[in-house]
Amino acid sequence: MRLEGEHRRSIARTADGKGARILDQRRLPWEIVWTDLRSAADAERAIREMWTRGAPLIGATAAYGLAMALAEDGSDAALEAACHLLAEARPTAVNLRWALGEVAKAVQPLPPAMRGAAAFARADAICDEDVALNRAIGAHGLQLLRDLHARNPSRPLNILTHCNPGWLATVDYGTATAPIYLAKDEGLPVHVWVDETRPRNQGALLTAFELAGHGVPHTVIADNTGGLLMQRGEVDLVIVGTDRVTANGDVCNKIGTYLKALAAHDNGVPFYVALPYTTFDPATATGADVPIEERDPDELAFLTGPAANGAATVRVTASPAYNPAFDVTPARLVTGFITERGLRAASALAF
Ligand SMILES: CSC[C@@H](O)[C@@H](O)C(=O)COP(=O)(O)O
Repeated sequence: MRLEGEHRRSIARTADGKGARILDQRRLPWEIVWTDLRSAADAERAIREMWTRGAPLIGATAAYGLAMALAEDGSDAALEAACHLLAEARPTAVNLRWALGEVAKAVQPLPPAMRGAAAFARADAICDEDVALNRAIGAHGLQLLRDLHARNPSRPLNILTHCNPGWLATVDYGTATAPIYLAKDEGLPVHVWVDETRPRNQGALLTAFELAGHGVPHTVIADNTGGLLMQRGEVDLVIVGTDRVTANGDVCNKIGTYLKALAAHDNGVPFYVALPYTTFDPATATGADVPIEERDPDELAFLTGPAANGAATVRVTASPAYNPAFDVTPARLVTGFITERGLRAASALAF
């Protein structure tokens, strides 16, 4: 990602190698604040309170959290306790449990004294792999964007996205944004409709920030605007990321994704989901079996933004609120999946 003139990853080891440095996403786009995580408890809190977020990135953060725990105490008991703590931080994105499983597998055959270093090495490798996966997703998605643009070359390709499936949700490049960044880099004219993504506004705050940083033309829209734009022919395709795709191709993603898929289906707009194999959960049969995170209703009832003397928080409803954070888009509404291995139909999604 391009940030303050430098290419940086969303997560990296601290200079002393003993912790992980993350961007505090609660402060973006108003402030760029890097925070050091020094323990599994720090990592768990950063995930739970969404200082860091997005399916692949919370997996990477959890992997480093487990490494920090094992560097302190490499016993089986410590491994089990840290895995349990971190796995409970957020329930929906399967990458979190996948990453913990990968680190656990790497360290289990080793004596306790060697586990910390081995866990850090596996966490580093998870990050490197995530970058490579997203670049591959980008390359396959780019071909799709080229093909769609060729159908109507006289105007920019209009892409709608929801939530933040970008480098702030991954280690770098993003999943759904990777093809967009590559398209921009090769001069393909693209314009992105960015769903604001209430209640936490990951679209308006994070995706818009990223796209601006990469020079991608974009416009923030209210979550309810996409349907109208699709009826008017102003959306050429939808690309979203995902927190978990189940064995049958159902897609769990940020609340509101399902409504975009319904509108896309009704208007003949292609609806694509970008994911790496780390987000595929063949062990879960259908979307109905995925735990849907319910977050604090205050995320809906209050809004926070910059003010003269720091930040201001205002209440936006006087009524009780309900805040499920994800929904499930049935496989039948998905035109295709953009994976590191190429485009796939829901019926043929395998890694
Ligand atoms: C590669 S990102 C895919 C998803 O993780 C993203 O769209 C999303 O829903 C993130 O939700 P969040 O609650 O912000 O962690």
